[in-house]
Amino acid sequence: TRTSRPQRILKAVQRKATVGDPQSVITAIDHFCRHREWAMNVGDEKGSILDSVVSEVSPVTVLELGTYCGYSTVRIARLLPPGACVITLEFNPDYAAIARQVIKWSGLEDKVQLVEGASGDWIPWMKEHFGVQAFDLVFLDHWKERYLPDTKLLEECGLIQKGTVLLADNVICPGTPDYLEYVRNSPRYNSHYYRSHLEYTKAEDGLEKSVFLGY
Ligand SMILES: Nc1ncnc2c1ncn2CCCCCNC(=O)c1cc(-c2ccc(F)cc2)cc(O)c1O
Ligand SMILES: [Mg+2]
Repeated sequence: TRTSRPQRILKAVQRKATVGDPQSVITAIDHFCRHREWAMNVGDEKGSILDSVVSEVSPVTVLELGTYCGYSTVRIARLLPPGACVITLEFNPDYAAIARQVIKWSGLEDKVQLVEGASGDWIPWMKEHFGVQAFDLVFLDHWKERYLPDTKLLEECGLIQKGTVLLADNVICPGTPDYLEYVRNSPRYNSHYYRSHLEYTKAEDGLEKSVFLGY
């Protein structure tokens, strides 16, 4: 059978990017997805906003929900200081297999823990299994209807503490209305919308940054 889109993205990385050079991996994926085949990476425009938030927060522990091919995992990990790491959860085993190879090609495997499974199943085990106290930054980019329930689950598990930053992709397209309503109306979050575009298109989309203010 034909190769899958993630397999074609990995091929583009292996053809065009330099091993150990994260920026070349990012550039190769963006070029492929802009000129060959669209894919649901956060992309270069929203990716620059992601970069600025990561740099501003300079997190020690990051949680990413939804790895896909590892594009945003590489964007985040390349900005982390030694000793910091990103735990990324991916539900789809085929996506996870490709992401592992993309992350390895970028040379950032020491800063990344890729976990296969559903966010709702894994979040309650994070403290015990990874020795995480709380996350400094959470990047939400998985099933859009899971953003709100998983945020509430993270709160209940004590994985979100005063100062934790939530950054959510696709709050306009495909859209996460219940999540937006929650973080924008809750007295416990300070929210800001970064207007941008759906990756590789002219359609509106954006990132919502929400800082937890504590109880
Ligand atoms: N750990 C976990 N737990 C639960 N679900 C999990 C998971 N890990 C993965 N998944 C399963 C998520 C599957 C991918 C989620 N992302 C998306 O669905 C997504 C879709 C678009 C899109 C926009 C316009 C269109 F016309 C079409 C598609 C753009 C994006 O930037 C997107 O991130
Ligand atoms: Mg997305």
